[in-house]
Amino acid sequence: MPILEKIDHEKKRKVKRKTRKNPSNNGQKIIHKVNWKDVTPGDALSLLVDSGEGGFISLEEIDGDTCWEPELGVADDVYSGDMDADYSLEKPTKRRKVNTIREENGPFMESSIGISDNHFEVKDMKSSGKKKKISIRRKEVDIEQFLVTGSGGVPNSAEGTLVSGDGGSVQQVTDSLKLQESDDENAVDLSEWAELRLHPLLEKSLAALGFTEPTPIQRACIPAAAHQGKDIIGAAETGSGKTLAFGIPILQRLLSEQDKWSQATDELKYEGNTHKDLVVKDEFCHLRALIVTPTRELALQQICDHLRSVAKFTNIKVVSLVGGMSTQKQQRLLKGKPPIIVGTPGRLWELMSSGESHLHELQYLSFFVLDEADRMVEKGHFHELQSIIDMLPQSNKHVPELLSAGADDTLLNYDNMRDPETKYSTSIHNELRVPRKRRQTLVFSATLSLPPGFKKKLKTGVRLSQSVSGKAEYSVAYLSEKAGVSHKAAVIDLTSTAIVAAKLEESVLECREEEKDIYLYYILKVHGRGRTIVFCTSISALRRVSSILRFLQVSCWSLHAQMQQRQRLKAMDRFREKDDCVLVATDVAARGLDIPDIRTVVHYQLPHAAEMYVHRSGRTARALKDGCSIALISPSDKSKFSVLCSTLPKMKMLSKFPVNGTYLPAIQKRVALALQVDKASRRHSQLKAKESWFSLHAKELDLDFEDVKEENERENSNNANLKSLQRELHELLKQPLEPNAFSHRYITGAGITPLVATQLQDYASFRSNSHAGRSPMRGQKGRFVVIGQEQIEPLKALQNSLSLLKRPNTSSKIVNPKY
Ligand SMILES: Nc1ncnc2c1ncn2[C@@H]1O[C@H](COP(=O)(O)OP(=O)(O)OP(=O)(O)O)[C@@H](O)[C@H]1O
Repeated sequence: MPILEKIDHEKKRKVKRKTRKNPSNNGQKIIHKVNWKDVTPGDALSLLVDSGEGGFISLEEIDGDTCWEPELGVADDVYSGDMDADYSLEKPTKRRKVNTIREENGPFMESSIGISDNHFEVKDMKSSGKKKKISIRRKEVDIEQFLVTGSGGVPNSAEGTLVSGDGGSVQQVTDSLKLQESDDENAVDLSEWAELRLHPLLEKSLAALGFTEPTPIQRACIPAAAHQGKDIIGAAETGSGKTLAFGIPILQRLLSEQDKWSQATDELKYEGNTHKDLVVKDEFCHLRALIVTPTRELALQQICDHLRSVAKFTNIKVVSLVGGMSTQKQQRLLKGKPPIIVGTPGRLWELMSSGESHLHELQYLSFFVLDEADRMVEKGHFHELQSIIDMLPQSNKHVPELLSAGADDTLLNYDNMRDPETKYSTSIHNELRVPRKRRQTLVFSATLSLPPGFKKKLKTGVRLSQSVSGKAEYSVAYLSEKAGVSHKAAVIDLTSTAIVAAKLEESVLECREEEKDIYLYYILKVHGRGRTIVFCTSISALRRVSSILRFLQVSCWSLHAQMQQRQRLKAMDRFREKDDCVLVATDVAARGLDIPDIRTVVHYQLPHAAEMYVHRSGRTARALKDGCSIALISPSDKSKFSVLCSTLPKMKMLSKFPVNGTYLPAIQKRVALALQVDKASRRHSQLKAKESWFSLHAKELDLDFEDVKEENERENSNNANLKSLQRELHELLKQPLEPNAFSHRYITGAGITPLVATQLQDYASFRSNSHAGRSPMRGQKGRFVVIGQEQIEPLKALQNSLSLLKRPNTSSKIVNPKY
């Protein structure tokens, strides 16, 4: 928290004047938002330097020049900037100038394009060598092509070259060149992907996404699924990249088939070439991959978006079919015959059973994917999923040995298919010598347990016994069997005993039930940096929590199953847009929700099942990043907690989230007031509803005028009470959140950053020098500046407290033995 001291008003004015000179300098924003206090720091301060005990900031003099303001967002009374990125006292490095070509130069300013571009490149070549040379050549080619197209070609993103077009302007070309410059600057080394032998268009999109290497599950699944044609039963921790572990093999297979078809038809050289068109159309206008996933958010925002971003340089369309969205629109999309469909079982089955022809051409299906398979057997999904599976052509399930070999050249026996069109297609296949592979089934989950002898059972066709298939832990095995997974399937289980991501720090915070709001606000206000998801089990709790947070001016959004799909998507989009924002959600958001940089997950209410705890926590620490989860545990959570402990023994050993008690009185005051406002506001809504009912029906029902008047008076007094409470809360929130025992001697206990440590060191040495009569600052314009202690995010607070505990002579326990 910012603790700022001793600044006289004249100096403050100086700062104001200086900062005003530089409009890009936002220092004044911070300086004037802060409540300055006169405190004289004591010499004891020097003891704190590097002690790791906490933060203490002193400010002696502010100088406009040294106080260059990093771009911090000031949220109310706390700093919300990113320390690592923004607290540097260096001025920002100037952005390199990129030569631009003004529109008025006209579309044929050849030399300006060449000169400006080359000039830029030559400069760059000196600094970064070979890679840049390659990029120069590429640019020169592009520019030449631009000149050839003449009329203002625009870059074709699919090919990475310029094609003619009539709407393109020089500005567009310039923009594209600028884009390339930035691409080149971040040239991505894809050598780690080389062994996976991916199609160049996929490599291109991986480079654009900045994915330098496959994740372990991708490394294991892609060769087996994409090159050996195997079925996969795959499991890996949350956020480990499972979507692309099945997405890349699908795209790879479709792209390489497209290439083979193209090559084969070219070789045949039919006269008039109509045959080629027919075949290619026939082959690529069918449903080739059907991906089924349990939730709408997963289908829309994780899988569909993800596949589209990897397929962006190809012509392969990906369409999502989920409930809550317009059926008519989805039917229109199906008319475009997308080869890849991602859907939830309910809407998929609704469209299938309504006779959508594209969804009936399942004989062309090359991939059937079940994502988050363990959840599919839950109530509400299974019936439809079963019906979808029943629609799949049977031929795949008992393919003769030869055909199920899974090798690249495996041909599917089409004779047992009734569709004459398919036979026609098969004959073309033979004619063109393009082998058609069997359908592959890919089943993915974050958790996996297979019953003993499962693979043997698949081979012999012996069904899982009812006692086994009914068990929740064997749901993936059960579904795999139902979906017709081959006995040659590769079972890739990368789940560790921890199941959650390695870089996830889990913790618990014990409190009473009625204190949960206080601790939640503590986490969000004292630490909360970056995106946070707060999980509630019930919608009523979610509503209460979000309402209180809003009254406390915490930027937050809600997500639960009773919201309309449109609202759900809007909430997610808003949540994504802001770096420092809270999503209060029920378990609809627990699975598969992939929002970048969620820093913290708070379990406000514990989930009923361990699996859900794992998925909730897995919303952070994704894609090899780190993150923190905090479970608020009250005595009433005892039974749920013991369920979690029985499945996840590590729960008993989780670290305690550190709480700095000095903030609690101030936090408590705010939360108590917010609760009162919330209560009064609910009452207000109730009275309002009642009042309008009264005034509507008073005459009709012959109600006493006095009753109506009384009701109005009650409403008015409640309204006045609500307004006064709101004012009071508003005033309170304007104050900085200070620790109870705030004085120059106190430390926050939340840890200090390297910058603050250095500044404290400077300060200590300054003081000791000036005591010795040698002021090092004499004659200097500004001495030194400390803005305040950074708000540190929960993960760092937790890590700091753990590192303190690791020190010798520390007696605090990490374990959580209470429950
Ligand atoms: N090779 C890669 N390199 C870097 N990031 C990647 C890579 N592959 C995927 N990602 C990113 O990792 C994040 C998590 O991926 P994904 O959603 O596929 O995980 P998941 O295992 O399906 O998670 P969950 O089980 O929670 O659904 C995504 O944001 C994705 O963009």
